[in-house]
Parts: sequence; C-alpha cells; structure tokens
Amino acid sequence: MKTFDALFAELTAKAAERPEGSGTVAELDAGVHTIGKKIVEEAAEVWMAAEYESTDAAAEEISQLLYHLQVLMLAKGLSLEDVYRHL
Ligand SMILES: N=c1c2ncn([C@@H]3O[C@H](COP(=O)(O)OP(=O)(O)OP(=O)(O)O)[C@@H](O)[C@H]3O)c2ncn1[C@@H]1O[C@H](COP(=O)(O)O)[C@@H](O)[C@H]1O
Repeated sequence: MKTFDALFAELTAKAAERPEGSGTVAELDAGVHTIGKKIVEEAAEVWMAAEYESTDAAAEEISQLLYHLQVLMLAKGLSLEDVYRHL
C-alpha cells in the first residue's frame, strides 16, 4: 500500500525525469492556476462523497485530493517538511 510520503517521492521523481504519458508532468506543465482549480474540484467531490456516497467512495476522493495537493506542492517547490512543520 502506498503512503503519502511514498507518493510524494514517486511524484518528485516524475517531475525530475518527466516520463512520457505522465499525468503528473502534464499537470505540472499546466501550472498552478490549473492545479488549483483541480484541487477545488476534488475538494467538492470529497464533500459530496462524504455526504451522499459510501465511505469507500469518500476515501477514493480523498486520495485524489491528496494527489493533487502533492502536485501543487511540487509546482510550488514545497517539500514535505515545509508542510509538516505546520502540523
Ligand atoms: N494517485 C494518483 C491520482 N489521483 C488522481 N489522479 C488524477 O486525477 C484525476 C481525478 O480523477 P477524476 O475521476 O476526478 O477525474 P476526472 O475529473 O474525470 O479527470 P480529468 O478529466 O481531470 O483527468 C484522474 O484522472 C488522474 O488523472 C491521479 N493521478 C496519478 N496518481 C498516482 O500518481 C503516480 C504518478 O502518476 P503519473 O504521473 O500519471 O504517472 C501514480 O502512482 C498514480 O497512481
């Protein structure tokens, strides 16, 4: 099972190596404005799933929100530590 830190390491490598077909690379290239809109969209899907769908559907939407938050972190040059020190 993939952890938050493991996903961040994977996405960091994708950003550096830029493999063809990577959705992460495409999203990074689209920029902060597009990534931000995706985060808002995914956050709404989390809310709707939590209120009206199954707990598993909510978990899936949360995983997607976490993914897009990590892409934004990469786009802004933020490390895990930059975020964790505010927790
Ligand atoms: N965990 C994720 C992940 N979660 C969400 N997403 C993306 O976010 C989208 C959200 O799904 P939705 O169902 O909301 O999609 P949608 O709104 O219909 O999709 P779009 O039209 O926006 O693509 C998915 O289509 C994926 O593009 C993810 N894309 C990649 N990962 C993981 O990131 C890693 C690197 O992926 P690549 O960069 O694509 O190789 C891999 O381990 C992947 O599993």
